[in-house]
Amino acid sequence: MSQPVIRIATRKSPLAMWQAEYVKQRLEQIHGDITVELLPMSTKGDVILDTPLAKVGGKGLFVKELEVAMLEGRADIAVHSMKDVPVEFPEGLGLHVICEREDPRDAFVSNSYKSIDELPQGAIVGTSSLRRQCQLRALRPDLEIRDLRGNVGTRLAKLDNGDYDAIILAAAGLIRLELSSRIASFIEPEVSLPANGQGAVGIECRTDDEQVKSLLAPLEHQETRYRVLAERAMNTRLEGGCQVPIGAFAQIDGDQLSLRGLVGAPDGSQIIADSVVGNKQQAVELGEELAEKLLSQGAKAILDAVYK
Ligand SMILES: NCc1[nH]cc(CCC(=O)O)c1CC(=O)O
Repeated sequence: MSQPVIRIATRKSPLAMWQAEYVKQRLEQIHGDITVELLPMSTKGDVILDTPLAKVGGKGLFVKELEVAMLEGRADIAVHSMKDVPVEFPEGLGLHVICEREDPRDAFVSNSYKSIDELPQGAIVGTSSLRRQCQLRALRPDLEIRDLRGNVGTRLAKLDNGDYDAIILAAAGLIRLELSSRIASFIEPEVSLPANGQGAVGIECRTDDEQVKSLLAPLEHQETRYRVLAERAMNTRLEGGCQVPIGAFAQIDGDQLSLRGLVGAPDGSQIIADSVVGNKQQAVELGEELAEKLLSQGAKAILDAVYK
């Protein structure tokens, strides 16, 4: 039989390329006799990176072209940051593997200050995430939050340019790009909850492609899957889209999964936070249960106001 070939459709951003390269290397390590090729593509989302995403249709823009390539048989898999993966998949495609999670925390990045606590009154912090903004504002109402877009390198360049006193990024992206020396400090989940799925990479492929699915299977990481399933289930039940003031973070201890979640007003004036604990086998149910708890405490009104 001929040697199997897997073609990875990927965006061209450095982080996307790193993640595709990571999956390529792992596949080659595990299956000596395999050829893995990268198919870098430009997506609509990359072309309009400077437009506020909420206005142009959201993160789905980054995956559409990759999905079309898989459906047309030009590529076999796509590698995604789990926090950017929409809830629904096109017919014929599914997220079949979740890899081991990198550090899920947010990182505080600054050339002048070591932590949020050290920031002087009225300091300017860059982030375009409503989740980061609302938790930061609740903690430090004096800070001025300014929009910050672009890929990781662009964001760091804007900080270095003096546009901000500090910026907040996902630690995982910096670590993967060997930029962890830029992390002034990690923001603990107790201070600011990460986004659902942050730090985890998932692999999408054709649902009926049994050969590819069995080649991918060894990359699956059970514990990460339970955690991300719980976090995503919470978001799904809250009908959280991609640009939402929602944080979710699951941890596992033995068979026990604990999940914390919050919904906040973007200006930080209101934050609803709660948690649930249960068996990890019930990850999805736990996520839904936590969403119900948050909804019963008023999360719906906050989210409706954001989507309006
Ligand atoms: N929204 C963009 C995005 N998608 C995934 C990551 C980082 C890596 C990850 O969370 O796995 C980032 C950058 C950031 O938020 O700083």
